[in-house]
Amino acid sequence: MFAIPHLDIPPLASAGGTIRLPGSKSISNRVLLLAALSVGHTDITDLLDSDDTRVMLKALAELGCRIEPQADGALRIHGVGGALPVQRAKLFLGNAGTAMRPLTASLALLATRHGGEFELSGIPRMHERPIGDLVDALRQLGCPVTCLANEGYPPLRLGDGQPHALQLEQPIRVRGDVSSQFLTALLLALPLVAQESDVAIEVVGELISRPYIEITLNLLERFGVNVRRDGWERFTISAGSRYASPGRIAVEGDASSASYFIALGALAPATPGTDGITIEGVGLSSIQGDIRFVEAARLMGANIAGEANRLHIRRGTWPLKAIDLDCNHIPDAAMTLAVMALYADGTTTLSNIASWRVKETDRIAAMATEARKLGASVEEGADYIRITPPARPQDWRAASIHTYDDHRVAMCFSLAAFNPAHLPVRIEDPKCVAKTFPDYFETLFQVCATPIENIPVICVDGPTASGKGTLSAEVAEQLGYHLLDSGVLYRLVGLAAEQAGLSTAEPDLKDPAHARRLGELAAGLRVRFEGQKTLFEGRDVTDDLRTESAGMAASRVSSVAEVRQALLGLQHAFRQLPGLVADGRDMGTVIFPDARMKVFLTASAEQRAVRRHKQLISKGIAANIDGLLADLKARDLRDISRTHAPLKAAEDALQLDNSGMDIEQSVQQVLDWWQGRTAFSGS
Ligand SMILES: Nc1ncnc2c1ncn2[C@@H]1O[C@H](COP(=O)(O)OP(=O)(O)OP(=O)(O)O)[C@@H](O)[C@H]1O
Ligand SMILES: Nc1ccn([C@@H]2O[C@H](COP(=O)(O)O)[C@@H](O)[C@H]2O)c(=O)n1
Repeated sequence: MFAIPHLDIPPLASAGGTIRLPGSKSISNRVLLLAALSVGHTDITDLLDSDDTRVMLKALAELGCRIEPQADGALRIHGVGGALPVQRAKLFLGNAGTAMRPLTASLALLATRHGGEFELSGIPRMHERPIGDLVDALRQLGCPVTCLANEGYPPLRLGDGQPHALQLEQPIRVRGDVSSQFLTALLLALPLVAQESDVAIEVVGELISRPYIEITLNLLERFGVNVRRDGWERFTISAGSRYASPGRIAVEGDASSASYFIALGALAPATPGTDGITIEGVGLSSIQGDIRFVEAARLMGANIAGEANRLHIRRGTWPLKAIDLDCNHIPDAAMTLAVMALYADGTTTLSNIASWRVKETDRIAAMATEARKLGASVEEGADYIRITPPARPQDWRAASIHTYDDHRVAMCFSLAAFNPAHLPVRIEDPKCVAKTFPDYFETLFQVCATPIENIPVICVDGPTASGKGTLSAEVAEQLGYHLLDSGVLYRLVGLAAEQAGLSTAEPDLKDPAHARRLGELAAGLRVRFEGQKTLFEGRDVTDDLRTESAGMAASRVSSVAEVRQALLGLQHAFRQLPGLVADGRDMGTVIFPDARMKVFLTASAEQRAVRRHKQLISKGIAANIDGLLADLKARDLRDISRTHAPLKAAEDALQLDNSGMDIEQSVQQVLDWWQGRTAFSGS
């Protein structure tokens, strides 16, 4: 996940490949609650691991439900069978509507029947999301429900610690025209108390987002509860209902998350050698309403083939066709249509989307504001949005997209990186995608391609112990870029030579046959990088490589042209989306001469010796400053004076002498320089 202030997505050109989606949020949180309320245990597979499911899991654990990860990856939920092991709790539910609403209903009923008391709260935005219609319905049932701040909004207190009789004889009336989640919450909760007689729910107003109710009904059935449905106005839960675990249940991939990749396949040319985008884990037999996004995407021109559990998407009509669509049936996925509209041949109108205004943010306002930043003309109304794309490529703007702590805004606007002006897009607070799709951007980058020159590289070259590695790692971390520590590759060649019994003594390196053998050794290095670790032939050699003798051996083998040539491809392969920070001696001069920014980092030899001394001592390695100073001067001299790719500043490098700076200041200087070179320097 990109837990950084902003992520700059370079202009993207094509897409292709297969992705497997994370589990559906709607199904995951419903299944978790149903499993917790059932008799027996349930093993759940393919559960979404995200902020919202973590919130639900934490709440269930605090309510006394036992949760055990299984060896096969399933999560075992031991159901409490409608009992109340914990009578009082304060639950924090973040911004997870799929936890807040169903838990409100279930806990209100259980607290009323058994004499419990619960407080449910969330982040400030959750306290602005209306829940009054559900509160009204629960009060009709005789549940003591108190809104602790503003009437009709969380935080809530459920129950008053005393048991009360529930009034189940009359149909419970609930509004269906603001959010279908209130009805879902009641449908999930009422089987807990429908023992003696049937319990009916009557929907007031036109029920919106019906497909979400279908998911609820489908899952209730899987957990042994049948609900009679009369149209979309009346639902009856039979007397004697009781949740029973299905034993094992798989969560299908999230259809709303699929929408970004369906749109991607529709608007991006297929990467040569691929056949467009294939999505696994969700398909045409999905029980999720957002699967109907497929129809909407087809209307806009997407070429989509589907199977039960898989979708295959290619660009069809281009530009996409503008549409005028009632999106009430796909409220979440419809946001993706708003971004597809930026690539359409006219004005697209998405209507009947009033519910967007009470989601994670006011989504109509958010989509309009951010689309305008890109150069689109947007009209918004109480329940619609109308988008006209920028008229010409030159009318597009490089925009820094504000994401309003809304995962869908972030994911939608990433697709603006396919703009015809080839401008990058900045996504602010990219970690907000953790709500439903923590690895969204990683997945996107896996299947997207762009000409190599579009992938930015920052080179950091300089003498040993100047702080290149430290600085590069921090800059890469803050930008979400990949990191190439090229010195490690030369250190590995030194180590591999030692293991193979090949001399790295300077006189031997002059022998052409010996040099060739070292080159072959370098070409066949079996190395893997796992986070901070370097694995050589399966063995963790991270610490072995950091010794001074490994550095000296590296310095010697690095003067061999065959070795340098052999490591070329490996280094180039690090240039991947969204960008690279490369640290070494010849990054800016030889390996990435087209790098967007080059820094030549220096510090006085004495300073560097002191730093290296501290570094070694802190790792428990004995060292002496005079010896280190002599070694680093010898290493620098060899690196500077060798024939092949000597250490020197590239002509266009920015010089940074950090002798008088601490690490933070050096990093900030480089980040400031970088910001000045991005398309967002005014942001
Ligand atoms: N600006 C700085 N101020 C003080 N100490 C620093 C600074 N930058 C780096 N250091 C410290 O100096 C030591 C050497 O830094 P680092 O290993 O990053 O250097 P390097 O240039 O990558 O060395 P090499 O080329 O040998 O790999 C580290 O302990 C690091 O914490
Ligand atoms: N691009 C590079 C990087 C390193 N070297 C040589 O490897 C030695 C070890 O590098 P460290 O950065 O890990 O200290 C270094 O002294 C260089 O001789 C290189 O040639 N080119």
